[in-house]
Formats: sequence, structure tokens, C-alpha cells
Amino acid sequence: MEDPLEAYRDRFVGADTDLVYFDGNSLGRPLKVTADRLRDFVVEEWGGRLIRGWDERWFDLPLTLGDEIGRVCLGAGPGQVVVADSTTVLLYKLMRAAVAARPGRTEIVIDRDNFPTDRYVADGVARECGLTLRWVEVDRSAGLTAELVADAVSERTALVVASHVAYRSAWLADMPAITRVAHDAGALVLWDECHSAGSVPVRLDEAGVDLAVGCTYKYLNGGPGSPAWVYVAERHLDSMTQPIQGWMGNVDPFLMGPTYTPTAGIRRFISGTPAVVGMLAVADMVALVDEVGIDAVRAKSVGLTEHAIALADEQLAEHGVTVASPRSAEQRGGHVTLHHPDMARVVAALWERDVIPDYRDPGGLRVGLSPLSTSYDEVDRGIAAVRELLA
Ligand SMILES: Cc1ncc(COP(=O)(O)O)c(C=O)c1O
Ligand SMILES: Nc1c(O)cccc1C(=O)C[C@H](N)C(=O)O
Repeated sequence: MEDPLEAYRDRFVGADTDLVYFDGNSLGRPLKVTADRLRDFVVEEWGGRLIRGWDERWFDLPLTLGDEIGRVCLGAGPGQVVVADSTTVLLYKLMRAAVAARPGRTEIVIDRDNFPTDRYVADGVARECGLTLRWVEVDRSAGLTAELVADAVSERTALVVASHVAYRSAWLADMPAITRVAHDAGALVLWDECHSAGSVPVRLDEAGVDLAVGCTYKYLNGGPGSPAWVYVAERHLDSMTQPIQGWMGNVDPFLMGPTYTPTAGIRRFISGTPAVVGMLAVADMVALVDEVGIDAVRAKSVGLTEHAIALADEQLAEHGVTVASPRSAEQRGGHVTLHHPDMARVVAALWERDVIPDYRDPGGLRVGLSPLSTSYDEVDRGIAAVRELLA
């Protein structure tokens, strides 16, 4: 297959080995430049600048990196994205902020197939705030549509919570349409972009999104446990507050005063000391996505997923495998889920052979395709291994 981005694979640690890596949608590979960056950081910045590092760079890094993620990957203007916490913690902060911004409304709308943490946090927030969850039932190999959301929202809805790319099926939701439907009902909308940031172009400002979150360890290659990011549209920044009132979001943290007053701007969504080391790798990957361009990244992502689906049809269908992801590229994110009743056994056997996808119950093998580090040849070898195990 023709691959104009093939040369970028050389920038990643381990991409030149025989291992087939189909799990970049869970944990992206590290960049080689990051290995040097981390070493230099320890020796020069941390080891050399010590506590002075906070004034010199680290205190503002969540904001400067947030702006870069926003510009390169999210279609977000400056001052609306900050890096902090984990996706789970940020989901909690945003859901509480949104519910508080819609007093008198009593429901949160969320789909039954959303990622567990989104559902669990929504359930907890609903109980804490005396609200009800309105569940939207979705077809597992498809996903949330504007029509389904339109049927669920009403004058009771405070917030709609949705994933842009569904973690199981890779269904790519129509963000502008669903956002419009939520707004027409007077509700706010919160998008989980974990599976889109760095893979699918996102246009938060253009779509009029209120709130969004995403992680950085998948397609932004930040490494295990790297911090998440949060987006709050500029129009909400003065009025919205979040419930974890830490000193780092206070108006003057180093005054260490008696009470909490949220500082101006997106910084108020920070609670405690930012995870500086965890941001370094993210900055490297965002710079690479900027160099390549998110549209070129998406073009290869579409090419890889089309290739995986074509091979599954050619080689696996006869063994009972079905494609559980949308067949239309416009409705599909960066991975492809293949279904077979025996897939749990197949995935375990693949790991023994250094072919690393993941398994999602029931019967789903996820082929995660990181556009800048996965090759077409890897897809060929991975699908061939599945065929051998099923034959
Ligand atoms: C859609 C989605 N939301 C949230 C998360 C995870 O949140 P956290 O990083 O807090 O574990 C994941 C992946 O783990 C995910 O796929
Ligand atoms: N965050 C993960 C972790 O800490 C361990 C194992 C997997 C993950 C994942 O990211 C899972 C992933 N979000 C998914 O879509 O299933």
C-alpha cells in the first residue's frame, strides 16, 4: 500500500521490530525524541533548576500545552484548554460544573454503551445532586445519533454526555448535530474525546461545544498515566466553577489565603500541582501531529481502517468473523472491532505471538491503528495471524 506517512514510523521507539501493535488506542508508543527529552529534563530542568522550574516554566505548562493541544488537535482557540488530572476526575469536575449551571433541571442524558468511567461518574454525580440519568439505548455496532439524543432530551435535561468516538465500535458521532440538539433543548453538552484527540480532527469551537475532555496516553502518546485535558468554551469560563477547590485553581495560590476564590480563565479547572513529567511526552507528540497535520493523520487512519476491514472480509469472514465497526469511513474513528464468539481465546493466543490487539467483551477484538506508528504491513501480518488461529 502507498503510504506517504511511512517515514514517520522511524520516529517511534520499537516501530521497527516484528511486533504487531494494535493497541495504540489504549497506550500509544513512545517517540524516540521523548526518551532524550525525559533524560534531559531530569538532569537539566529538574536537577538543574530545581524549585525555580515552577516560575520559569512548569506553572504555566498546563496552559501552554493546553493551547497547543487545542490548536493542533481540537479546533479550540487559546485560553480554553488546560491539562490536568485524569479523564475520570475531569469528567466529574465538568459534570458537576454543568449541573450547577443548569439549576432546576433534573436529568443527565448518556448512552448505555458509553465508556464505563463516563457512566459511573454520571451515576455518581446524579446521586450526589439528586438528578436522574436518562439512558439512551444504542446499537453496539453503531452508536449515538442526533435522532436518539433528540428523543431523550427535554426541558428537564441539564447535560448530554457523549463520546465522539465510541470505545467499542469506533462509531464516530455527529458532534455538531448532537450539540445542536442538546442546545435546542436548553441543555449543555460534554464530549469525551479520548479516542479522537490526535486521530480524528475535532472542531470544538466551530461545533459550539460547551465542554470536552480527553486523555493523552492514546493518540497523543503521553505514556501510561499521563494527564488529561479539559476544554471549557470561553463563554462559560467566567460563570462556571468546579467542585475540587484546590489551591492551584485559586486566584493567588502563593498568597495562601483563608478562602478559595476561583481564578480567572481556564486555570480555575486545575485543582492541585500539575504532573509536569507526564506532559513532556505529550508535547512531543502534539508537535509531531502539528508537523504532519491532523488532516493527513486522519487520511492515513481512514486508509488503515479501510485496509483492516477489506482484509477481514477477504480472510476472516469465512471463519465466522464479522466487522462490528461502521463500514462508512465518515462514521468510523481510528480502530476496527472484529467480532467472533471465540475472540477471547484468539486474543490471548495472539499476545503469545507478539500480535497485540485488545479484547472487549462480548467477542470483540479491537484493531487499534495509530496512524503515525502503524504500518499497512503490520495490518497484513496481524490479520493473517487471526486467520491462522481461527483456521
Ligand atoms: C472514552 C474513554 N473515556 C475515559 C477513559 C479513561 O479515563 P481515565 O484516563 O481516567 O482512566 C478511556 C480509556 O481508558 C476511554 O476510552
Ligand atoms: N487506560 C487504560 C489503562 O489504564 C489500562 C488498560 C487500558 C486502558 C485504556 O485506555 C482502555 C481504553 N480507554 C479503551 O477504550 O478500552
